[in-house]
Amino acid sequence: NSGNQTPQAPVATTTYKAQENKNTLFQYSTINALMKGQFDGEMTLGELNKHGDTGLGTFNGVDGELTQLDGKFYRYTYEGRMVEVDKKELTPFAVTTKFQVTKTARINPVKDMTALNEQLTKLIDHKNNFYAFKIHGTFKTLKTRSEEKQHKPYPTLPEVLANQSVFETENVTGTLIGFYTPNYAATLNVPGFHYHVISDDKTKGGHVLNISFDAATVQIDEIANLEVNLPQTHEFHDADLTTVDPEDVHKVETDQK
Ligand SMILES: C[C@H](O)[C@](C)(O)C(=O)O
Ligand SMILES: [Zn+2]
Repeated sequence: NSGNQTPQAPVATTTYKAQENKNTLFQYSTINALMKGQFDGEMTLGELNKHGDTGLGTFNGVDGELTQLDGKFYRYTYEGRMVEVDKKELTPFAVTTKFQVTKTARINPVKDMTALNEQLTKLIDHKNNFYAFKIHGTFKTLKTRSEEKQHKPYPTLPEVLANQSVFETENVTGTLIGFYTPNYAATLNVPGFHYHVISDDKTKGGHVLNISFDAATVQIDEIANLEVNLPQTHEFHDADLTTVDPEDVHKVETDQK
């Protein structure tokens, strides 16, 4: 060694665990925008379908409840009819994921949604991740809602849902689709749990207000990536999305007896 060689620069030895969880929650627009009456989106269901096969949301004008199962879209109407919808339809707010089971678990009999949320919370390994759930079973009781198509000038979501239609049925066999959003993301998506449901015979469903069932198996999809596609409408650009109280979101998303 001639002694005049420059010392080797230290080679970076830092290695970090590659992002193993590629599961992504894709959403169009935000819950705050929907709460403020942003009811016209520009995303077609066909486009949404590229980002996921399992999801929920609504349609432009808040024209009923959107449930996506196995890559197909269904509307549960204000009148309580379930219809498959064309992928050209538009959504102002929807959430979807390419459902990947990261864990399955048996859950005990559930007497109401609070009990369901408690059981699923125990199955959440990382409270700051997002999760999607699928439960196929026979629901002893099922309480769901839908809402009527709105026309401009749009009211706010709470004003629409003050006149929601509510349906109570029993012994419904179908699939419950749920998402869990950490509270820190409450301006983007419904904080905590949000469920829509569709019966196997595609006649019943909607946004779940309450539910009970005997033991069931839940498929869990732990999600470590979030993609938010922001509407590029001038209404969205101009909206003030900072004045929504998460408590008001909670009120419209749950069963206010
Ligand atoms: C309005 C609809 O019920 C939606 C978007 O699923 C929700 O706000 O829960
Ligand atoms: Zn909903």
